[in-house]
Amino acid sequence: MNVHVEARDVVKRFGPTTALAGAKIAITEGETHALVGRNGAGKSTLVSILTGLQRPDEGEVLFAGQPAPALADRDAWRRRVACVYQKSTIISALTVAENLFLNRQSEKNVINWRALAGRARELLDTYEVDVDAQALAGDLSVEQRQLVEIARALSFGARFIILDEPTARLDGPAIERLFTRMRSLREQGVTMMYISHHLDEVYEICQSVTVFRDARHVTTRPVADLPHDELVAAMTGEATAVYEARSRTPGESVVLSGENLGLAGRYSGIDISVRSGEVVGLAGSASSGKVGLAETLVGLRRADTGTVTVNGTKVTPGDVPAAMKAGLGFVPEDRHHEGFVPLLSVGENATFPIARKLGRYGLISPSRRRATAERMIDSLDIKTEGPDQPVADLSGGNAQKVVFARALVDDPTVLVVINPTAGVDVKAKQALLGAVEDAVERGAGAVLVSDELDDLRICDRVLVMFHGRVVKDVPRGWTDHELVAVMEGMEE
Ligand SMILES: Nc1ncnc2c1ncn2[C@@H]1O[C@H](COP(=O)(O)OP(=O)(O)OP(=O)(O)O)[C@@H](O)[C@H]1O
Repeated sequence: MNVHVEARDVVKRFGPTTALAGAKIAITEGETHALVGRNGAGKSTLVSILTGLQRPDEGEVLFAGQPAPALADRDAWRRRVACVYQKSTIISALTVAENLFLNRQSEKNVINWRALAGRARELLDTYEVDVDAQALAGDLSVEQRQLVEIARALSFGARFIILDEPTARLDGPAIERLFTRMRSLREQGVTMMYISHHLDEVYEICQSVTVFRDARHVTTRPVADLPHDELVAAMTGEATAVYEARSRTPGESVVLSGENLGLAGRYSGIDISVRSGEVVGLAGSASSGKVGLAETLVGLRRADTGTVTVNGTKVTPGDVPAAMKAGLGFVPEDRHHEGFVPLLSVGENATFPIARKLGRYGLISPSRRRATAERMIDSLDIKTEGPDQPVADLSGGNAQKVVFARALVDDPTVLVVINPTAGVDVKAKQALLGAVEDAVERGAGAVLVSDELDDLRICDRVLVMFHGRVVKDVPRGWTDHELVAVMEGMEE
């Protein structure tokens, strides 16, 4: 069988960090090939090299046995490869049609908008994408944006598509639809590289898998020949046991409550109360309102009705600092906007909430700040050169751990975490879930919003939301099937 895409002996350095140290991958024509590895293993760096965004320091990239085009020849790259990133590259302020033909309008100098809309509709029809060509891209769902990106890639003639954590922001039914589409692309001969921290997805959709560890290639195998525990061992370099959720008895005092909360178009009539020593899960599909509710509890959104009480203090609606002052720590869904300041260091980001506590008169002692940051780096296993490195230089999963560190650093009495394990590797996931359980054992109360059933297993009870209402309060001991049925509105 022909090798469609190959990277050989690739070395890529960023200052003192070696992101790829002689790494390689060979992807057979027409297969869906997974690339997996721990956070910081070098996956995104390889993607940037395979898409011509960065030049390797050493090594080469080949498409169908031919050397890759020059970096400046963007059109040649677009004809060979496209990448659907977790964070969309679609421009929100433009229409779908404009996004599809961005950079191509110059074909005849003058832009004929009517013709462009017609061609966009044709293109969307060809690739069976049910989206209005005239719609503003900003109004599309995450799923629709991905479909537009895939159609755009194929329309350039690319027969190789990289999907970089495409399911990170999709709910269960949307993931199934994406997989159906991937299967049909494969039947049409499209070659795909699939990056995910969800190993069950790798087994479901891929034929082969390549594992990177510490910037190097470890193994490439057909997925059918590689048992799950061996795959995890290849990624981590050691045998890793499955995470066991701990049992505990929640206390009596209520540390977080929301009464009669309502927000037009998102949720209504919500009463929620979380006790000290208790983890309450929030589950539901993308339209359930669970994220909006959690964002209201932390003050990122202002509800139309109702009140939020943190640790006995009725907090001003929509006021994050007030909620934090009352003892709240949180991990937001959109870590890029609300989670960290990219140009500040790991240490500054991680210790931000305690800045006011670390020194007298609001002055921060650099050595204490550093020591706290180093402790966080160590306990959450953050791969970084040290507390002074800007978060912008970290891999996606390691940046997520910094956001998590910030939520925990102040010993909060209330923790609200939204999809805290999104983008983190299988071993780091365990460290993060363990950190939530540790905080709860110290007496905190936690709200855990997650699309991951495995995360929700640490909850003492799970509130399932459907169309903006809590439809069921499910105690520990549920099966996947039971919880999914309630989430999809099939059972109350
Ligand atoms: N622009 C950069 N400057 C400095 N270091 C960088 C830069 N880009 C990546 N790195 C470093 O290179 C290493 C590999 O990062 P990369 O993003 O490729 O990892 P990854 O496998 O994609 O991780 P994740 O699963 O967390 O997304 C990391 O140690 C990262 O900090």
